[in-house]
Amino acid sequence: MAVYTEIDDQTLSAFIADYDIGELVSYKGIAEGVENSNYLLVTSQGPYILTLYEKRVNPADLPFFLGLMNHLAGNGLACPTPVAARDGEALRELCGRPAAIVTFLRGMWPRRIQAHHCAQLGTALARMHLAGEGFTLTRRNALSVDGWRPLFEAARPRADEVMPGLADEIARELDLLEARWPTDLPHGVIHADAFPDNVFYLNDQFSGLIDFYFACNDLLAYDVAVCLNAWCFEADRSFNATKARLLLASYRKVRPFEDAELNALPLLCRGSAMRFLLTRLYDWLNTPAGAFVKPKDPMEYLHKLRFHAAVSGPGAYGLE
Ligand SMILES: Nc1ncnc2c1ncn2[C@@H]1O[C@H](COP(=O)(O)OP(=O)(O)OP(=O)(O)O)[C@@H](O)[C@H]1O
Ligand SMILES: N[C@@H](CCO)C(=O)O
Repeated sequence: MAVYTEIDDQTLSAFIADYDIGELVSYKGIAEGVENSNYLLVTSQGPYILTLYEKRVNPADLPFFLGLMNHLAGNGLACPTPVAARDGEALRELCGRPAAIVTFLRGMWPRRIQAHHCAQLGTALARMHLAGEGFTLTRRNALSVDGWRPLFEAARPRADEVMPGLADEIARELDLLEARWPTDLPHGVIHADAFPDNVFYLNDQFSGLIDFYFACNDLLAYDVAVCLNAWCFEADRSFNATKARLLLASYRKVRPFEDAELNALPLLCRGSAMRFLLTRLYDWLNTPAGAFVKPKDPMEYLHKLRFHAAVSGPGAYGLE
């Protein structure tokens, strides 16, 4: 369960007294999520989410993340909004950690992904890309092509423990991705981790995006590639071209793709598969047995990478 920092009720009540959000009625730790400690707070005014930012979040990035949620919500995107305390600050400190309260978003993430979820995701992602325009803070994507080799080098000596030959296969792919990675496509603010557990639906209707803690400035089509990987493969590892077609078609109704973006999709999907393969591999090799959070399977992303490496063009994603 992802509650790394325990809070007692007196400390929490004192913390909340600095806000205009009513009095604490109850609170409980949220088991989901792996990066930060999250609490559901119920006050006399309703539910809120309290997040204590743990070690993997760089405190210097927090003004970007919180400012972005404000900017996106202000431009009509359904997402949590940081709540400022009476001193006007949303970013505060609790139990020695940076902490923020954000508004509660109704809905649930889809446990069984259906085609209509993908269609609605495409619309929401494109709206997010448009809503991000004009946001003045910037954050480099530390997990884009420049960040992959250091992660690989850290995992390389033990990569073959996961699968014989894995280190060589990643090395070959990485050479290719570094040589061919595009730089001249439309860019802007991307979510960069819009996996199903970060997208909420209420009565089968999209109700909002959460978890902007990987958001950054990068190629917009790369965000689409992340989603194709995270939403359009089935449990038997097959690619569902219908889901991909719906995701892409609804995205392109809101923010049309340039030809260059379309043509780059197989490479961007390959790169996004590499990103999650490497972060998962690193975690797999560095999470102590019996740890609190179970690491995610890196091999899932090796299979996705192989799929994209074998496609002959963007037509593989259900496009005409
Ligand atoms: N604003 C919100 N409204 C409602 N529920 C939320 C909100 N923010 C977070 N949650 C709940 O907390 C859970 C964990 O949140 P989140 O995904 O941000 O965790 P994390 O540890 O920061 O990230 P990660 O998913 O990268 O591990 C979500 O699955 C959801 O149940
Ligand atoms: N979405 C990531 C986890 C970190 O947010 C993964 O599935 O590997």
